[in-house]
Amino acid sequence: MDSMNYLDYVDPGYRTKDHELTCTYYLEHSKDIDFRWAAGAIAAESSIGTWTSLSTMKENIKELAARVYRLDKENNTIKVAYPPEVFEAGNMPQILSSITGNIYGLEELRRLRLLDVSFPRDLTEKFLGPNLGINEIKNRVGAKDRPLVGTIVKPKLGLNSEDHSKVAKKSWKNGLDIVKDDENLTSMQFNEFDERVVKTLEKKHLVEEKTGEKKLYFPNVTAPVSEMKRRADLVIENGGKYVMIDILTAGFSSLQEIRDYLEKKDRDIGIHAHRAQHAAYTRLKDHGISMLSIAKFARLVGVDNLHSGTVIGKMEGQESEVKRIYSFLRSDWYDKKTTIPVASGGLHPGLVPKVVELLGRDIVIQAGGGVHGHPSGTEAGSKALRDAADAVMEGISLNEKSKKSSELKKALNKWGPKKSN
Ligand SMILES: O=C(O)[C@H](O)COP(=O)(O)O
Ligand SMILES: [Mg+2]
Repeated sequence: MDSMNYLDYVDPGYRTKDHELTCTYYLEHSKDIDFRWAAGAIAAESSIGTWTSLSTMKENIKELAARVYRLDKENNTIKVAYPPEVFEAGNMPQILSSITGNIYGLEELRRLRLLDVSFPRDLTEKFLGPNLGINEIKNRVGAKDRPLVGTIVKPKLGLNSEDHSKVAKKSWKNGLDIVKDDENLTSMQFNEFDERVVKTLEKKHLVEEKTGEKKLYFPNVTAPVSEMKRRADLVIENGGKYVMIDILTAGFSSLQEIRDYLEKKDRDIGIHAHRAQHAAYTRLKDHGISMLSIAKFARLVGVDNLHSGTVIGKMEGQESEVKRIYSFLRSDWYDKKTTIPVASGGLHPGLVPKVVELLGRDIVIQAGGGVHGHPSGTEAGSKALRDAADAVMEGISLNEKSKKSSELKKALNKWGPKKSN
């Protein structure tokens, strides 16, 4: 009864409606396939269609078809509009199974990249979004106008819980706002989660008492979801105010579960999101899923901090793309709070002015090697990083600042304004 083929999903004159979700895709199709046909295949497979006509198709179902409403052959991009009925509100995995699902394996395509996605208001409503918002995060450490500064305890694996907590203490004591676990540090034989969290939070409270400053610790709770909840409980019981999750390896279902769990359990808790594995989706510019799209999924579900690129650190990241992600995370977006973008990976004190120039002040600057690789150790490295941030606030150069900061001077001598071993 149905004669719908891929071309029926292409309608360049179609005007999108406010309640539709729209996606921009980059695509390269196989040689023997027409661009329009390939575009239609994407709209079909990601909504109601398949490779052949169906005896079970009905007229009212055809109304649920996604439509390709723009075709730009020159730039190999298309725009697709989806009626909201094809999505389960509040179910991020289902949304991803549609717009980033089967279509990547279609034989008609050689490459496919989700460049951007635009959510209609209705579809955002069942997601909680971030709990804290940038202002609250900055207030928590009393950083009004300056970027937050933090460190990742290094070596990333190997320290025992006692040594980990001592490194954390030294970092906080010398001016850093944040200490976080690394992405692959969870509960290890040599450093068990519970012991680490108890000891490190104890040290945090000691430093807070001594300095009168508020500090943050992001323990990495990443694990199967029931264990993640237990770990989050332990953090809360010990006075912690944040958990860290590797959102892509843990998956959006677990992230949603944890976000909902914390909402009910304790409205004070923030989520720091590490994006380990993102480059498997984002790195090839003609394939995968853009980091901007991932940032939208993450903010919608509700992360407070998100690793979003540095432009100049150890990880690849094009300036224009990174800037777009930062500006999205800080923008007004329906009723959702903002997410603070985190610059992390290959940074050191010498790069702080450039990071701020590129990405602004409403950010977290994190350095692991750039703190614990300081020639005089963690204390000096922490102070050097904080001094570099303060220099930017004071409007003076790092060289000027280093006249009164031997720690910064040594950091600049080791790393200069560039990266080196
Ligand atoms: O997870 C991160 O962002 C990294 O641990 C950063 O480490 P680095 O500052 O030593 O590159
Ligand atoms: Mg890391």
